[in-house]
Amino acid sequence: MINPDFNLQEKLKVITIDGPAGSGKSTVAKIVAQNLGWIYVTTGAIYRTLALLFHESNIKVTDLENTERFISFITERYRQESNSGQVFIGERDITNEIKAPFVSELASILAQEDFVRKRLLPIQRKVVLNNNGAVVDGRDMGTVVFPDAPLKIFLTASVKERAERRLKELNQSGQKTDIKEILREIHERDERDLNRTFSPLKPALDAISLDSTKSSQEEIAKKILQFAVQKDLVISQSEF
Ligand SMILES: Nc1ncnc2c1ncn2[C@@H]1O[C@H](COP(=O)(O)OP(=O)(O)O)[C@@H](O)[C@H]1O
Ligand SMILES: Nc1ccn([C@H]2C[C@H](O)[C@@H](COP(=O)(O)OP(=O)(O)O)O2)c(=O)n1
Repeated sequence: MINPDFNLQEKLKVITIDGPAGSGKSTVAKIVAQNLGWIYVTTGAIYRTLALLFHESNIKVTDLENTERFISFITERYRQESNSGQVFIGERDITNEIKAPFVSELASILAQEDFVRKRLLPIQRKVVLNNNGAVVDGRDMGTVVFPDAPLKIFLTASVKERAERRLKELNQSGQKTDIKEILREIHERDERDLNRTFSPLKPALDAISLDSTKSSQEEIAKKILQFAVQKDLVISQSEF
């Protein structure tokens, strides 16, 4: 297992991990952050929280006048716990609710709006920059939110593999669905995330691409930690 001691150097301490749904971003980001003693932030949870607020208020996503109200609410009350990965809005734990497939879909629809993206940008930067080192995952971390990050990863996996991972995850949490439905959902979301006009999912020019289809989460995390050492972001005191 990876467990080096690290000395931190004076650099922007942000590692970005972008990629499509189910490529393993948040799992790997968590492992890397734990090894570095940094925080881990999954920015999709912020888009998902906005989607949940729209859904619960019965307001159509086309009614963007309400977006401002919801975003102010998120700015004041949103909280992500790095160690547990739990997400709160005020005192309410919404970690499981925001994982529902209909929330994923609504989040990716809202994420197409330039206004939404611009308003959520400072929230994402603030969460990270108030801390001493962060591993962040999302769709535009390396291209838009942290263009100066010293290490950027673009993580992919085949559609089949991503769908199978999601199916397993949903089955484990007791949600009934089938592989066809998940494949449809992943295709639709990929299509929206890749082809939207504003901040589409794409690797930053200086990103390193990794394919997790045939690699375990530990193997991918280990590679990222090795890149962090190569980039002088951290100093490894032992072998990986
Ligand atoms: N390399 C991997 N091999 C197998 N399963 C993985 C791997 N990485 C992540 N997973 C599993 O796949 C599912 C989706 O991973 P997740 O990190 O949530 O992806 P993302 O954040 O990119 O949507 C989770 O159940 C996770 O445990
Ligand atoms: N930085 C981000 C993060 C998420 N989004 C949008 C697009 C995604 O389809 C949804 C949900 O993202 P999330 O990372 O939680 O989704 P997955 O865990 O990869 O399935 O939010 C985004 O546009 N930009």
